[in-house]
Amino acid sequence: FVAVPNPVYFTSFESNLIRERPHEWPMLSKGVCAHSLCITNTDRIYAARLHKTLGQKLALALQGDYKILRLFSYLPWEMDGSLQMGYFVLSPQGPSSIHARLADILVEHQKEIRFCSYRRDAEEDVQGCLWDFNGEGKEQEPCQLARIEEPDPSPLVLNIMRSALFYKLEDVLAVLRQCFASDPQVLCLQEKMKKERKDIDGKRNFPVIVIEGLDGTGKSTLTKSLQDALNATLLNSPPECISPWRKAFDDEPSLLRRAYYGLGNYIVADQISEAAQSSPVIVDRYWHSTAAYSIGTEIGGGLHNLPAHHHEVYQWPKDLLKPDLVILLTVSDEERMQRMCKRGLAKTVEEKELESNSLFRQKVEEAYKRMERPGCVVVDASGPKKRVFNDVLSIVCDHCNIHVSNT
Ligand SMILES: Nc1ncnc2c1ncn2[C@@H]1O[C@H](COP(=O)(O)OP(=O)(O)OP(=O)(O)O)[C@@H](O)[C@H]1O
Ligand SMILES: Cc1cn([C@H]2C[C@H](O)[C@@H](COP(=O)(O)O)O2)c(=O)[nH]c1=O
Repeated sequence: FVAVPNPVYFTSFESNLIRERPHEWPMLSKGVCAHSLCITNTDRIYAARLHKTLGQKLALALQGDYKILRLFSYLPWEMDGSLQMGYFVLSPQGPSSIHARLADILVEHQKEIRFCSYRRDAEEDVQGCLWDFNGEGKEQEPCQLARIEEPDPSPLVLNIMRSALFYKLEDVLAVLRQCFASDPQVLCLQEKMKKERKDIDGKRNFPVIVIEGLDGTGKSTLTKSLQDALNATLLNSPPECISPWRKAFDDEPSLLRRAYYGLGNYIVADQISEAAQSSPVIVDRYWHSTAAYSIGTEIGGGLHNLPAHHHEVYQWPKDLLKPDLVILLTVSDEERMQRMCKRGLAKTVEEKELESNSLFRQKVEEAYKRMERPGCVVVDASGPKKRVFNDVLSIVCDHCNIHVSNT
């Protein structure tokens, strides 16, 4: 897979529209042809799983010079109901070998994948052809394609709101119910969540402080020191009780991984609610992590593609307990990498991505900074542990009106 480039939007167009010139199709430079595979099955969990499997199959079948990009297809007048996921494959050596390489995949999934080819015609304009797999694969009539501006709302943002981030416990549970209908442990947990949710706006005796940041910024180190200094309860997201499932969810498509982290936040919320009656509470990652990593993953290209400040993607879910203070730790990339190497634990999908993709890192950190109500107080955590601790403790004490001796 190629590092996610800036999105390109195109449509089939009517002949009376002004044609875009060929140089405005950067991915279809001379000699390159392209194909798209779009998943038409409307069951979003089935589609998400097929999308993941298809990606793995394409990566295996198309080793070498091929480039595999993420693709969304939609009807502009009904984007929400029509959004479909897929892949766009660039073949620098022309179309000849790709059909043979993809034959098995296309035959196996012919009822749930729409396959199209793209190439330049004699005038260098771009044409797209839908393929018909009734019997032997055949190209249908070509149509002219044109680049268009990014639509508003962008399908990438719509996809975040619909399938990558959950703004209600009910939505998390709906996904888990459908995926694990026969798993008694998951079902039991869901029932418990529905029945036993604490009052999220209930009065708390002590403050709740969340520590956020990219992997390796020093959250665990700091939260332990804060726990000691404040005589606080320390909680982690995802919580201990669902951590045995983490590996299994990590192997699932992002729709399910996000539902898992979403569930984790609601369980942690209940733990916070209880603990904050008798001590201050420090939380190592919470909603802001779930949201920032999800937004960073789903938005292609550079920082400028992130939804604008104050967009609804950055808002806190109405049914999730809010902390009193959120601290965001930031360190330079070099320092963070050094700390990660020193630590050397098993890595999640997101951690591997963070390591290899600098744009992803920047987008996740920027998304953290854009979160609202509550927003993050940014702390430069590149100094020695003692200094970071003192800086954060002083912010916590000021903000939460706590007095600690011996700092
Ligand atoms: N201020 C600091 N200066 C130098 N090293 C630090 C500092 N803070 C933490 N470290 C070291 O960096 C490594 C990563 O720290 P830590 O595990 O606390 O990060 P983290 O943010 O919790 O990571 P993750 O999110 O991946 O769990 C550890 O080896 C830790 O001892
Ligand atoms: C809680 C949470 C975590 N993640 C991802 C982000 C990190 O790369 C990994 C590791 O987390 P940990 O602090 O080492 O446990 O998990 C995420 O994407 N969404 C979340 O809500």
